[in-house]
Order: sequence, then structure tokens, then C-alpha cells
Amino acid sequence: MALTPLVYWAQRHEDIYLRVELTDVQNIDVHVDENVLHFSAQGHGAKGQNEYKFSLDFLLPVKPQVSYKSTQRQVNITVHKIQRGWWERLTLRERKPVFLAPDFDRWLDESDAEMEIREKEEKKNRLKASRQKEEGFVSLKTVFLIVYNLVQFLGFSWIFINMTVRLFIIGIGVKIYYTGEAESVTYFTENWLKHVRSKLFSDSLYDTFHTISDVMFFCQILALVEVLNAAFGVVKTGVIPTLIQVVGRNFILFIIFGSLEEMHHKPVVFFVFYLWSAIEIFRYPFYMLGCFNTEWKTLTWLRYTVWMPLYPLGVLAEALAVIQSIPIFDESKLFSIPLTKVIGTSVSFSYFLYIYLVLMFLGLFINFSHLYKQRKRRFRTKKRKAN
Ligand SMILES: CCCCCCCCCCCCC[C@@H](O)CC(=O)SCCNC(=O)CCNC(=O)[C@H](O)C(C)(C)COP(=O)(O)OP(=O)(O)OC[C@H]1O[C@@H](n2cnc3c(N)ncnc32)[C@H](O)[C@@H]1OP(=O)(O)O
Repeated sequence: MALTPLVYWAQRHEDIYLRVELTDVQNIDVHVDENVLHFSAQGHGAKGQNEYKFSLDFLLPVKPQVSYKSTQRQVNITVHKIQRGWWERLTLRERKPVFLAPDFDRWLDESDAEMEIREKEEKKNRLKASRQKEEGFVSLKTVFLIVYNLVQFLGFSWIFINMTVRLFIIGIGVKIYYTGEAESVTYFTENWLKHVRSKLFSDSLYDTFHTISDVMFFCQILALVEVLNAAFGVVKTGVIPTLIQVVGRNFILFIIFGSLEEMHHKPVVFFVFYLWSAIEIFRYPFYMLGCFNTEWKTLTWLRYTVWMPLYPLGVLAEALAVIQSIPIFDESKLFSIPLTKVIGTSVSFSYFLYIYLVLMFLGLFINFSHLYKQRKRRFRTKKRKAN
């Protein structure tokens, strides 16, 4: 025989909530037919395990679509009113069915319900406002990163192209000079070629600092922004690797090359600048595309692969520059720390440079493993996305 479960009800301006006191419910059937809700299910109620049924003839029209959710302890039913409003009772008949009672857990009177609506609306508005603020910040951040990456890309491209063109011209100069044809040209032409060759060679290898340094200074000072970006969470990356990278390069640029005129004409400047710019012409456009949520696979591959040979070579070139600068610092006593007049001597900056050489290889190890992890993460996520 079908029994009636205990049913608790509450209302809001738009909905009716029913809570049916049945546990471990199965075979639930809930539907609204001609404004009457019919419920039947098997479950454990006040009369033990049984089939339970009830129906409710609503006071005012409701929508035929009902939603329900059954948990282990109860069945929650939501019925939607056709017209928004507050009902004075639930059923058409004035006499309340015996199995029906107010759900005091959800019960609100009309004014409380209005307050609830107002609170919900205010919460929604607050959420909307904060989302708009966040979106504004995100778009501002994106514009900032696009501009930053674009400026760096243009700077390093100028450096790289300038140096490549000069290197290419030397190549041709050397080739013309050493070919058999060159031997057959007049003494005047040979001398002229010799002059051109030596001029081009010295210009491109020995004069890198004077041609390139201003742009390199600009780009590397600007790169300090990357440390701030990492520190303030503007981009998702570690502060330590970025700090090592930026401080490491700026030390070479400003202290080793910038402060010693004797270093300006050394070919090592060429190698250091060339190796630095060779990665950045891929890294910055890769970041730029990332800002547009776009990816160009070849560029991604280059960004996460080219550093493998370039990083150790870059550190080697920087180490060579440091080693070459040591006798110059010793002789010039630049940055040396004067000891008291009694001792009458000073501690040369070169001692710091020996320590720095060790730090460089430590920095190489930290950043190499960081870049290796970034590469693995990048290609792992890509593979997972592809699956
Ligand atoms: C602490 C005191 C320091 C003392 C120093 C003493 C030791 C000094 C040793 C120094 C050795 C330096 C040698 C070096 O100068 C030699 C060379 O550079 S040789 C040339 C080769 N070099 C390189 O390849 C390094 C290039 N640089 C880098 O890759 C970065 O600077 C580095 C911090 C090393 C790594 O980059 P990052 O951690 O940012 O990795 P990702 O590129 O994968 O980026 C992670 C996510 O962040 C997003 N991101 C990062 N930057 C930007 C940006 N500007 N705009 C937009 N988005 C950015 C990126 O898209 C990634 O996000 P997602 O994963 O979602 O795609």
C-alpha cells in the first residue's frame, strides 16, 4: 500500500521548495499535471521501507517543469511559479494536508524574502563590478606586456640584424681577398681590398661596443621590468631565475664592458652580444603571441630549444670577458677597496671577479635546469592538450 511521506515547504517570490523526508530513495516520479504535483517513490520513511506517494493542488499556477534532487536523506523539489508573487498558502484547499508542514530551515516571510533578493542582487552587482575591474586590469596588463615585448623584440632584432649584416660583409670581404681572382687584380686593387677588409673586420668584430652598446644598454636596463613582473606576479615565473639572468647580464654589460674602455674593442663583446640577442629574437615574439593567446609552433620550439646551445656558450663568452678584464682591473685599481693607510695597499676588484666566475657557473646550473623544466612543462602541457 502507498503511504504519504512528510513534506516540508517554503516559498520565495519565484519558487516553491519542497523537502520530502525519505531516505535511500529509488524510482522517483515527480511531475506537474494541471497544476497538481504528483510524487511517488520507493524509500525509507516514517513507516519504514515502502512506496510513498502524495499530490499537491497548488493555490496559483505553476510551470509544468519541476526540478528535483535526491540525497541519501531527502528529496528536494523546486517548482517554479508562473507569476512572481507571494502566496498566502501552498494549496488550493484552505485546509492544509496533514503530511505538509513549513520548512523552518528555509522559511522566510515576504519581507525577509525581499531582503534576500536585494542582498542577492547586491552580491551579483558587486561580483560584476569586481569582474569588470579585473577584466580592466587584465587588459591593461596585456597591453603593457605587448608593448614591453614589442620594444624588446625591436631592440634585439636591430642588434642581431646589425651584427649579422656586418659579419656577412666581412665574410665577403675575406672571400674576395683570398680568392685566386683577387691575386690577379692590380696592386692598387689588392691594397684597396686589404684596406676595406681590415676596416670592415675591425668595424664589425672590434667595434661592436661602439655600434651596439647604446641599444643594448637600453634593452638590458628595460629588462629589469622582468624582475618586477616576476616579483609582483604579472607573469607566472620565478623571481630567482629572472634575477640571475638580468643581474648577470647587466654585470657584464655595465661593469665589465661599460666601465673598462680597454674591453670595448675586444672581440668577446661581439660574441656576448650576438649570443644574447640570438635567443631574444625568438623569446619576445613568443611572449607577444602568448598575450594574444596565439601560438606559432615553430616559434615555441625555437624559444624552448635555441637556449640549449646558446646558454652555455653565452656563459663561456661572459666568463672569457671576466677573465680578460681581471688584469685590467688589477692594473687600473678600478673598484678596488683601499685598506688603511698603515697597510698602504688595496684589495683588487679581481678577487670579487674570481668569486663571480664561480657564481656564474652556479647561475648557469640554476637557469639551465629552470629552462629545462619550463621546456618540459611546455611540451608536456601541449601534448596533453593535443590528446
Ligand atoms: C641573485 C643575484 C644574482 C647574481 C648573479 C650571479 C650569477 C650570474 C650568472 C648569470 C649567467 C647568465 C648568462 C646569460 O646571460 C647568458 C645568456 O643569456 S646566453 C643566451 C641564451 N639565454 C637564454 O636563453 C636565456 C633567456 N632568458 C630567459 O629565458 C628568461 O630570462 C628566464 C628567466 C631565464 C626564463 O624565463 P621564464 O622563467 O619566464 O620562462 P618562460 O619563458 O617559460 O615563461 C614562463 C611563463 O611566463 C610568461 N612570460 C614570461 N615573461 C613574459 C613576458 N615578458 N610577457 C608575457 N609573458 C611572459 C610565459 O609566457 C610563460 O607563461 P605560459 O607558461 O603560460 O606560456
